[in-house]
Amino acid sequence: PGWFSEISPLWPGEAHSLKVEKILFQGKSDYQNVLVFQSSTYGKVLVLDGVIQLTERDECAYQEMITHLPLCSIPNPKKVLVIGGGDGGVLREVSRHSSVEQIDICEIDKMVVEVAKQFFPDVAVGYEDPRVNLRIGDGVAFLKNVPAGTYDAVIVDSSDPIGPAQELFEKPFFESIAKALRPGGVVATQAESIWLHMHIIEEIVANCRQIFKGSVNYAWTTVPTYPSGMIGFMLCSTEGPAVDFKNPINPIDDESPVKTIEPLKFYNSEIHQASFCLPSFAKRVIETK
Ligand SMILES: NCCCN[C@H]1CC[C@H](NCCCN)CC1
Repeated sequence: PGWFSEISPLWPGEAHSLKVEKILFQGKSDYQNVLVFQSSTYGKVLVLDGVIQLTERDECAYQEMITHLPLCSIPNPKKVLVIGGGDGGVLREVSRHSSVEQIDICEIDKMVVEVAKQFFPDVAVGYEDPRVNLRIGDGVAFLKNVPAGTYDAVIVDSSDPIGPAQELFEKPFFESIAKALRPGGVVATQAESIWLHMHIIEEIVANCRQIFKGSVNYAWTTVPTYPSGMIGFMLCSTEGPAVDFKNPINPIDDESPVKTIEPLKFYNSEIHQASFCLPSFAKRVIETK
């Protein structure tokens, strides 16, 4: 019955719209407004505080890339931490890596988990993996209690720096991630759009270069239903065994104990390598002189 338009001060003067067939859920959690609707051409859509988080049709591009860019860059990841990602999509992708023994996830908003399980079963299927441990809480506080060197990989699947995820873009949080990672450990974070947020990205890159003494790279993927049609990721590693994010060394065996997950729809080793190629206006800012 009409159109949903994603209007936000984070992307002034533009708005992506999706045709709405039916509103399926509307609620207010302790942290944000939660909306689920059936769209005409992108399947079901999850919206938090008016911002599109995922659609059934294109979520694969984001979940697969934010997960496999880091995990395919190190040999035998065993312990993985997901901050955010309450919809379960990143968990589904981590579960494809048979070397992984422990998947911890810290999501602040339990309504996101419940809504994902109810309306997005093919995304929330990640919770069925027996290696998953869910903690409902603030990722900033969670990381403060993690012993140094615990994780091989951390994935920060956050919303945008307005609202609950604000602190996940700040320096102290990145420092707590570096401490929680083993030497040569890797982190992937949601890092906005080069078309919309070059200034935010510039600041994030500067912070990452100070904190992560291994590699610091920016990669990107196309997500039609995110503003500007793309989203980027910071890929960083701590000092220790060198990590070359641009050349995947750890192929996905694409099997998961969760028998019902579908084969990869987006990620492959060529698009892994291609995702680090940047247009000149972004290269100038992101890559050291
Ligand atoms: N697991 C899927 C969660 C996706 N996280 C974010 C949702 C908000 C979205 N805004 C894009 C704003 C323009 N860069 C970025 C990804």
